[in-house]
Amino acid sequence: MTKKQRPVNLDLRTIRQPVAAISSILHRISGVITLFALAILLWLLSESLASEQGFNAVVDIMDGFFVGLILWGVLTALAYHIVGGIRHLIMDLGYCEEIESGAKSAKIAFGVTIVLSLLAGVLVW
Ligand code: HEM
Repeated sequence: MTKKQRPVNLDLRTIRQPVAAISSILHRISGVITLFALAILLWLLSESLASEQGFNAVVDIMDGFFVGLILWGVLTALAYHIVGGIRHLIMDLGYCEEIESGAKSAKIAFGVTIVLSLLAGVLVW
């Protein structure tokens, strides 16, 4: 019996990922970002509703450029998670499951997210 000496490469950094795989990884990352961001945003909302001083403190926090940048990033992550989520649900219904259509829907999801991200930028600034 001959032992097969096939090359094995499990280093994800050196494997060229297909667009659908990148889309899937980004969907997971955007879900985790949304989860943490939601906790902070809910805390800010409750502070702003608690008292006038709390409201003014939150307005001061939100006025900062870097906070705006973070908020824009969070809105972009949320937009991607929703668009990617809808793509996942469409695939769960049995559509766009083939390699080519899956890659195409991943690219469409990226495109829609870029547009939503630009709109989020207009909203924040
Ligand atoms: C507060 C809002 C949300 C949070 C914090 C959140 C968070 C997450 C997280 C952490 C995951 C797990 C990702 C993984 O393990 O791959 C996930 C998966 C998922 N989310 Fe969300 N999500 C939110 C809203 C939404 C919305 C609005 C949609 C609808 C489009 C959606 C659709 C999905 C789908 C379909 C999956 C499963 C993806 C898969 O099968 O790999 N999510 N979400």
